Amino acid sequence: MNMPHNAFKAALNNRATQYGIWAGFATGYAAEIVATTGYDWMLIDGEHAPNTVPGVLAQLQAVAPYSTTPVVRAVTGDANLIKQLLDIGAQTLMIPMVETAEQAATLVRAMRYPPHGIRGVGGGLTRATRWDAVPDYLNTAHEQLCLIVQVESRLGVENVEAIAAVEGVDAVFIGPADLSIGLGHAGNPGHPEVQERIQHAVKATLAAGKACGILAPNEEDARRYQGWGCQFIAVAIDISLLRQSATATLARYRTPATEQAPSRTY
Ligand SMILES: O=C(O)C(=O)C[C@H](O)[C@@H](O)CO
Repeated sequence: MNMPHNAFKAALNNRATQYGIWAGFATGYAAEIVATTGYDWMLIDGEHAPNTVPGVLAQLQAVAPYSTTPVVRAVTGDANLIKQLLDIGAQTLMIPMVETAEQAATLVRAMRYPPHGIRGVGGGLTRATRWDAVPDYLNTAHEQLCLIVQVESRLGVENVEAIAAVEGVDAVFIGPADLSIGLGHAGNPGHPEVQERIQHAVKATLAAGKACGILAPNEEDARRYQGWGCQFIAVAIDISLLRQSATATLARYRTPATEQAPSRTY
């Protein structure tokens, strides 16, 4: 069989905007529901959702029949975890809190086989190779693998030109929540200083010829970031959608006086 095509990576290269959704329920069943809704990509969050490697595998299998491309966020950039995630068939990885070009280059090496990197060979044991059904996986895997590094700290933004320029980094994803708290503006990604740093990171990433993405569940934010050049934007978080919808539904039956304000989206 052919190597599975990474439609997300191909779309980034085509410079078309990709709308994504954060998937935080950590089950294949919920991930499959999300995948039926038509987003271009979905983020299976191994950083802040209670995901294990077998749990991520179940979600990859659940969403495989759909056009929504899974992006897996690892909890760290540990090379052994990256190896496991690639072996279960994740093709696009997002790694949080990348702050230097050296860190980014180490991640690239973790994604590649020798002599270009340090990835170990799982061969016929792995879903990545479809248990050896994909011919020449070792020499061609890199063509369909996609590395997204998250820039979400003061230092990361200071180094973003160098990070984005690393060969093998396909895209930079800005984390507004971590960036804003790191800059001393907890819970306020709209603060002018945070916005200036975000715009700087977007410009630097695009200048390096790489794609830039961001999380923006608020529509006004999403459209502004799109205008700045972000090509992949997570415009929704499944957990927030459920909670907002459940809260609003109940509110229609309660007296207004007993209502609480809707929760923040992130
Ligand atoms: O800093 C950010 O913003 C992110 O990295 C995304 C958050 O981790 C996300 O989980 C908030 O809901």
